[in-house]
Amino acid sequence: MHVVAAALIDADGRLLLAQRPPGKHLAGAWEFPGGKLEAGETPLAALARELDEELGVAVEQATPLIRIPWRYNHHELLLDAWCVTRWRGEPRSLEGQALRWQLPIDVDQALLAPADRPLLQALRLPKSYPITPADAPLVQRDHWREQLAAAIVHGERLLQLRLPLWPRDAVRELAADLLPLAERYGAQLLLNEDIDGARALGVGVHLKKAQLVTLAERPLPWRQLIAASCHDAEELAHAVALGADFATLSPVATTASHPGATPLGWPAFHALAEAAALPVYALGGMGPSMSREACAAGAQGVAGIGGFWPDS
Ligand SMILES: Nc1nc2c([nH]c(=O)n2[C@@H]2O[C@H](COP(=O)(O)OP(=O)(O)OP(=O)(O)O)[C@@H](O)[C@H]2O)c(=O)[nH]1
Repeated sequence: MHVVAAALIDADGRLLLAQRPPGKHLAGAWEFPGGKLEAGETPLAALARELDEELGVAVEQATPLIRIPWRYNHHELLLDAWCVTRWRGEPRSLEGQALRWQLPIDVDQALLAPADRPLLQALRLPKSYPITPADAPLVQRDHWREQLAAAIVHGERLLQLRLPLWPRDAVRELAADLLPLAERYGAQLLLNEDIDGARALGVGVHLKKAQLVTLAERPLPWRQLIAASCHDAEELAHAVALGADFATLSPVATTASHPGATPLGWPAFHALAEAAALPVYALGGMGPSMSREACAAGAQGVAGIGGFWPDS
């Protein structure tokens, strides 16, 4: 079943949610306006029809957000989500559904239809995900504190602290030092691998491939991000089963940090990202200026080390 869903975003960045009426599948859950494609209809035509029928608005501008394959108990669907940023008319409830406008950051994902949680993350997550270089020595502690702070001030909103040469406590200390700035700018920090540290600090964690397969459930509450390093369809499926918020998929191209690895290339990346039920960042040989190319291949954005830091 192919279902189109619209993230209507107003000038203040708020998102329109609708409540599924009693008697329907997932009654009471909040969702994105939309519905099933009719025979012979294109996704955009279905989107225009559904928004006219449900809300009385005419779509003027829609861009692809993310496609989520999902399996409920009795049926499977492809949830094909679009960002609708221009429309004519004032959205109103034409089918008795409750409506509300909320900033994506304020939406309680526990109240959403389960397949909509990755859509919400796709709206919340930025286009770029810088990662600290694995060979940074502890003596460069001050330098990396400055680099991370400058990146946050310059607009980065999602940053991974991956410093395997440092003692865990030094990485935790660095994260703790940066937290007030990160909170002021609405940026999220993720520790690499260190679930206990992330839990103690209230930040996110980026799981290594080896950790991913040993975990049976989400190790942190919903408000703390969980990311996973993935390289194939099986690892992506595992990340989804675990309830990870997003994944990195690598290596897309050849990269200095993993010279022996065979690159996926964009076509394979695209196929894997689209089949995965979560936002996926392209990693490996990426630069910050490649996010358009990555998004065209179904990515949430680009992740990387070289070129992502103010001093590099
Ligand atoms: N419209 C919509 N459907 C969603 C969302 N998330 C989600 O899991 N679904 C599921 O996708 C399917 C779409 O069904 P629908 O009832 O909205 O479709 P429709 O408007 O064509 O309704 P109808 O069956 O009354 O004709 C349902 O199984 C619904 O639970 C969402 O955000 N929007």
